[in-house]
Amino acid sequence: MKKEPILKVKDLGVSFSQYTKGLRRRDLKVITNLDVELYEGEILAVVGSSGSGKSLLAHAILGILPDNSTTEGSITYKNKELTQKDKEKLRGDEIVLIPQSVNYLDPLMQVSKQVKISIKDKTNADKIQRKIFNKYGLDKNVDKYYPFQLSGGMARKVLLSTALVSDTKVIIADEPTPGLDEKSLNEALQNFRDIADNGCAVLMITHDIEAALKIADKIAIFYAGTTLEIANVKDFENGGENLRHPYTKALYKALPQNGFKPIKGNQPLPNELPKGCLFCDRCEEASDSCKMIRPDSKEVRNGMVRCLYAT
Ligand SMILES: Nc1ncnc2c1ncn2[C@@H]1O[C@H](COP(=O)(O)OP(=O)(O)OP(=O)(O)O)[C@@H](O)[C@H]1O
Ligand code: NI
Repeated sequence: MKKEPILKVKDLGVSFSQYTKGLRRRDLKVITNLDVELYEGEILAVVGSSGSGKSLLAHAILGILPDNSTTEGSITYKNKELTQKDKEKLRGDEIVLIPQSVNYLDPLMQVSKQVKISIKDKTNADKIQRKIFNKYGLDKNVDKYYPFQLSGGMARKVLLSTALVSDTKVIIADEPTPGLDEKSLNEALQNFRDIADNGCAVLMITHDIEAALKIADKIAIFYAGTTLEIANVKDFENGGENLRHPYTKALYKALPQNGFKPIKGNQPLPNELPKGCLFCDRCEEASDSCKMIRPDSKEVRNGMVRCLYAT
């Protein structure tokens, strides 16, 4: 029997209504037909360049998009389509966000307290909080610090600690590792792996494909607000010959160990999307059809891809 996803995002669309000149309003669609699935015990890494829609996906799942946005599609958790109310109930409890910005810390609360709020086992909360701080090299003095007293790296570690001590079903980590030294980075990655191995589903958003390849099970490749491919980590072995989309293959070749070959051109802006495939103007294999037809997602070799020619 096929395993059921714990969380499923299907055909997600996100638009913002904006005022342009004077009082004229326009809708800017920034996410289109975006699909991802999370499974218990698995880490899905979401990679994609700046502006590809990674954070908005996280915010849509948690129900924290701004008021001037509208969404389409569905987000299903444990086989139930979530309403805004459901999302608010699950947030911070069964679904936890590690935000991209450290400004999400409460400026008026000592950091050890902020971590302890997330610990269900209240009798051992002090011990558990100290243990995780120790792991990240935050000494006892730090317990009493307020967020303004932390360096960027320390604030990251506090945010990570908050999520990692919680007894949650789904962790959504939005760029959890920038600014961390090598040792803390590896600790953090290992923690995500341990948490997943204990049955939690983890969605890890990152610019760092190499970090993703170290610990993830699957990689979702975002581009201009949609998912171009969902690959298994092992598809990145053997010269990447099992990868399905020309963009993923190009990303693979851009990795340092594979020759650093850059991809020419830029990701299109939301208001300048091509009619056909979103990657067509940078794709070396694009045909006339690619310029006309936006490819639907299809299942190929146990993964997902949007390309007319993927086999
Ligand atoms: N409140 C908003 N109003 C209008 N457009 C927005 C808003 N928030 C995000 N966008 C646009 O939506 C797109 C996706 O943004 P998002 O923050 O999800 O990107 P990202 O992949 O997380 O990028 P980064 O790697 O820089 O964090 C971008 O083009 C961004 O400019
Ligand atoms: Ni982001």
